[in-house]
Amino acid sequence: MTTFAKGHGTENDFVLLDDPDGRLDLTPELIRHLSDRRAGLGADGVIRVVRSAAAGQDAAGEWFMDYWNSDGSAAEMCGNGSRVFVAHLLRRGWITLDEGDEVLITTRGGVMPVKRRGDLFTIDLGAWRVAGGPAAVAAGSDVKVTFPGMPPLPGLSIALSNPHVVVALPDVEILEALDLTVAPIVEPAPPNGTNVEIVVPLHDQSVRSELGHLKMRVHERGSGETRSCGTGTVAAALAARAWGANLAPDHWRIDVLGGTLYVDTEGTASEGDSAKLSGPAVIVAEGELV
Ligand SMILES: N[C@@H](CCC[C@H](N)C(=O)O)C(=O)O
Repeated sequence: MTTFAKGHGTENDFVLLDDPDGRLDLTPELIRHLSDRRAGLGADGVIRVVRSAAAGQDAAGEWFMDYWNSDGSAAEMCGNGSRVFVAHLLRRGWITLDEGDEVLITTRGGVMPVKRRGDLFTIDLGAWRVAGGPAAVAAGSDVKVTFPGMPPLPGLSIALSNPHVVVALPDVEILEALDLTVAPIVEPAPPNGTNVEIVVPLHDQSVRSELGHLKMRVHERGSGETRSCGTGTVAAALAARAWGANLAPDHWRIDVLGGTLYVDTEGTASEGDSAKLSGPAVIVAEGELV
């Protein structure tokens, strides 16, 4: 019998499958079936909850977040999923986490620390870089992104543990009208595909503010448009920080369709060793697969 929980982080939703000892045969077919919003449980992704040692993973983090997109493809990392993963481990009693303490979790993108303060979880995603380096920061872009019915727009590629391309739009009306029912075309095509974030700055960019503010939509690799993408909000903040040069803040509020996330950055305009994502995690149901 496999038990599961259903949870979400700013409405980016997941099925969490309990598999502490690594016995589950998790196939792409099962992932697609569970993610199906009519024939299955419905989710943007599936997370197998397994001890790192049982999954043959780096044991520095006791638990491995085995993340899969709804189309059955594996991903290196999921920012929203990491908070829901830790909330689930706490609920199961598989870890304890005092206020302000951190737990290390293993992901395909590396071992990362997660802290909890009340209902808010913070993960440090670690090293990041503007994929095209200082030259891309200077140019403001390194790829072209085409949405249905629109001319190509400049995009900036951000390498976190997973790949992202960020596009800026001038106003919220254009953002809301954007057709994300099909994947945007990115040229040159990233070798492993990419998540695409589209942002509109909402803060005054003509002065240095303490807190940057973006509105964002996202088309996720392997899942289509979702109501939030945690790593995507971090990529969006890093791109906006690169575009804003010395007027850009290190701290960001990002409004997504499913709520609000916060990002704390550090480093140069093109690379750094830390990028922190903070937001809520909600477990809504538990059950067992039949
Ligand atoms: N929604 C996630 C990202 C999930 C993985 C992504 N679709 C990929 O393939 O890289 C998040 O909150 O970061």
